[in-house]
Amino acid sequence: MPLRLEGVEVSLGRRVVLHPLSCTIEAGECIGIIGPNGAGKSTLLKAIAQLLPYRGRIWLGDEPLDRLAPEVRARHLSYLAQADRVSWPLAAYDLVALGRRPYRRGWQWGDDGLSEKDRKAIEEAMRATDCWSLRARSVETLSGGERARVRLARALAVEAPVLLADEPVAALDPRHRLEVMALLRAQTEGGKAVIIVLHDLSLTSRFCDRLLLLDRGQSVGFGPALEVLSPESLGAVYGIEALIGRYRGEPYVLPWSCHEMP
Ligand SMILES: Nc1ncnc2c1ncn2[C@@H]1O[C@H](COP(=O)(O)OP(=O)(O)OP(=O)(O)O)[C@@H](O)[C@H]1O
Repeated sequence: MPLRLEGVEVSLGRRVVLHPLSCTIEAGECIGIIGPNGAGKSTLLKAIAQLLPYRGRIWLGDEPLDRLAPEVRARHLSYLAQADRVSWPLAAYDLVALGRRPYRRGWQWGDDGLSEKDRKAIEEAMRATDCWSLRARSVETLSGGERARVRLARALAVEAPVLLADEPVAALDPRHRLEVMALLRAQTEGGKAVIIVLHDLSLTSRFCDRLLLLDRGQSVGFGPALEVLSPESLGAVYGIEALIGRYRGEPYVLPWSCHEMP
């Protein structure tokens, strides 16, 4: 189902932190949201996830998202937050199982409430993110990267048609970064829309179909990576120069030097 944003605008306190934004994200597309610190990337993702009040309208297919019943919305949107705080000793498996909460009907004491389908989705998500071997470990005892993979597994276990991920690879080593980006991209093959907030310009350029470049709450580019990330836009938005090219046919953007501050 396509996701359509129509004049989406967010104010926090007295400030407009996201100016009216309209765009359509097709089913089966992987979109990278990029931009400097404070540009409004997480704000936009939270607005799509219905976690912030916004003006305008967001449509999933023919339905305005804010009109969907919460339990229906929870099955349609999966959101992986940027924050990485886990404050209680929960087994990794149980954290991932929370991703199946939107499907649960009843619950009785002593019953984990998981169906066979739930267990399959949990195991698949944990194996795909290379954390099945961590399933019995308390999430408090995991390293930052291990915990990030468990949290991503929770988001994948929802099996929602729209997956929103805020900096899903920030804590990961290079190999796991590549694996997780390939995994997120692979989600689109079944028709999911995947929207990822990322700072790594090479990973976004390579794995996302289109990039949305935000600067001070405004959209300043939306399209294929090498159209959006030109030497001019990198200079104007980030104040940097970068090596831009293709390797084995795929784009990369490697930040290289900072412009002199005026
Ligand atoms: N509760 C709030 N009240 C007022 N301003 C806020 C609030 N939350 C965020 N902001 C401001 O909104 C702007 C956008 O924040 P947001 O977190 O969306 O940026 P971002 O692009 O995700 O940044 P980063 O790359 O640093 O994570 C920032 O200037 C931030 O200071």
